[in-house]
Amino acid sequence: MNIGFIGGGNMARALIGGMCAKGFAAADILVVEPRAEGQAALAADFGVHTRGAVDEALLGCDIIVLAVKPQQMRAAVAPLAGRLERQVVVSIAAGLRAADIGRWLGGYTRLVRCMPNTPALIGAGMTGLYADPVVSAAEREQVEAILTAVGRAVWIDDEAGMDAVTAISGSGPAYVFHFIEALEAAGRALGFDEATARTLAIGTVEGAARLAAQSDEAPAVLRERVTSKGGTTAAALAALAADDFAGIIARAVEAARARGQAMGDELGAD
Ligand SMILES: NC(=O)C1=CN([C@@H]2O[C@H](COP(=O)(O)OP(=O)(O)OC[C@H]3O[C@@H](n4cnc5c(N)ncnc54)[C@H](OP(=O)(O)O)[C@@H]3O)[C@@H](O)[C@H]2O)C=CC1
Ligand SMILES: O=C(O)[C@@H]1CCC=N1
Repeated sequence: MNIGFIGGGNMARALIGGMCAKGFAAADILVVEPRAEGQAALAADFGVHTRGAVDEALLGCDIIVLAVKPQQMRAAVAPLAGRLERQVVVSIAAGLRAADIGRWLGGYTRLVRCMPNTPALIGAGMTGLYADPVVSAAEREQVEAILTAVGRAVWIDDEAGMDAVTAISGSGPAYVFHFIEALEAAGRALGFDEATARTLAIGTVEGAARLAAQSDEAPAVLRERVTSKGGTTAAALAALAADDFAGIIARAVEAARARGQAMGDELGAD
């Protein structure tokens, strides 16, 4: 199975890095990336083939992953229009709907939308997938094999759900990094040096996430187990509740979902 990428930026690099670490052959991966420095870095870091533009080798790939920014997509897929026959095209772009990408491709429907996230780089990705109904079960399995090589994957039946996946797990690592930043800053404010504050913050988030992942119990139960009556955690959780922590997260996620939907509306209207 040859895999082509159009766009070799942050997310493509996370996927390719994760794939290579999991045994995908770099020689079977080809990346179209306009910038010479980007091409050189991809070749040096992963050993993949690179190109400056779409060519026959890219068209010869079994799976073509579209990994450009949503605003770049229409121009990026123009060289493919009318030249696809059997390839499965996988878009990782936020917001853009399969029907609009298919129209830009000259009426192509063998399309999968997927929303990965950057922890794919270390094999800990979380991906949502949606396939056009014409995509066969075998083709879905091929695409799923790429994403499960770099983490976990779930299929979404209703394409509108992809904007929700984007808001939860696509953008989600940024929320967690922001939480780590805030916890580190709080540690600094309490007098720790940067290295100590960062170690405490990252170690705590990593340990709690691993415990939540490995436990049969719900996160709420695990939270209660930390919270001694009248103790320190109860004081902290009361402060979070007073500032509507859960509501802040809900509003942030809804802002991301709405932005994905709006991007799909705006860019797809072209
Ligand atoms: N970053 C993330 O966490 C996630 C991103 N995504 C999605 O992944 C996509 C890419 O995002 P991200 O990797 O962050 O963006 P980047 O800007 O890092 O990567 C996009 C790359 O595509 C290149 N490019 C632009 N135009 C073309 C073209 N015509 N042909 C080939 N390559 C082109 C860009 O080059 P140049 O810089 O010169 O423009 C750039 O290197 C987006 O659609 C985003 O919604 C999905 C999940 C998570
Ligand atoms: O911020 C974005 O639009 C992309 C999609 C999900 C993560 N990054």
